[in-house]
Amino acid sequence: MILEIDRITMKFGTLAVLDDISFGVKEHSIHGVIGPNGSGKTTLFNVISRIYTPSAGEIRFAGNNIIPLRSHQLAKLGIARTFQLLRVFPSLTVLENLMLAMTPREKTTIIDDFLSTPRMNKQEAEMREQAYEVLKMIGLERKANNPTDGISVGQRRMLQLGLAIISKPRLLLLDECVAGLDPENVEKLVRLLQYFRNDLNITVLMVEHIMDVVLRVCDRITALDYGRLICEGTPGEVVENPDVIEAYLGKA
Ligand SMILES: Nc1ncnc2c1ncn2[C@@H]1O[C@H](COP(=O)(O)OP(=O)(O)OP(=O)(O)O)[C@@H](O)[C@H]1O
Repeated sequence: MILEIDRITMKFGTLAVLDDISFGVKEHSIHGVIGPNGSGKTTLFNVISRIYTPSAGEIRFAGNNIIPLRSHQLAKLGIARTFQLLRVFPSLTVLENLMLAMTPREKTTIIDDFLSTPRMNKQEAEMREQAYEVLKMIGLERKANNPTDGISVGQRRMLQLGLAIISKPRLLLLDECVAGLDPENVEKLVRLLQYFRNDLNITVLMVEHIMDVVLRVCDRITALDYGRLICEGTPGEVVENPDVIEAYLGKA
């Protein structure tokens, strides 16, 4: 298991929004967390991405407890996440934003920057090439030189994924990335997530409201209701689970 959620409880005041949750995410899999409104999905995402500190429990990534870490330290370990709002510089181009999200492999100094030395130029060319590869992958090659504020909702979502994987993470955390997409972009997203898993060996944990996408793309699914884990299994097992059916139908 690359990620182990071990007896996580999160209380706001006396209310346990997550109640003793445990499950594991297998390396090179797509794992979904589902649940009706208010079941605790976003809270769980915020605990894993180290925005909230849980009241009890441990989360281990590759065997190491990440609870003592802060959100910004996760990237160095190889954990990337998406944000509900696209965090970019709107007036910069799509390509420039991708290049900004990369960590330069070699250190350059301010003198290199200022004088545009061969070392600086070589590094920039490599970064540009890498950004183009990601643009191809997310289908935005033709938008490379467009200002980011001019691209469509679906394209922004793809860019969000591109920004998250450009640092080559081992684990990608996705927070409700399907909502608001038209059917064509949903298909693109599904193919992209499969590509991440199959070709880039990225493990994906997706917290998602939209059930049919999760059922199609996930290897395993964890279902929450009122902050409790009610079912863990394959998509086939989850759709047939009486507690899951009750949780969804009861609130329909
Ligand atoms: N900061 C907070 N303080 C108090 N209660 C909170 C806080 N954040 C969330 N909650 C409560 O925790 C419960 C779970 O909320 P959460 O947003 O995690 O659910 P969710 O499954 O993501 O719902 P949705 O699908 O609607 O996004 C809700 O009852 C919510 O009101």
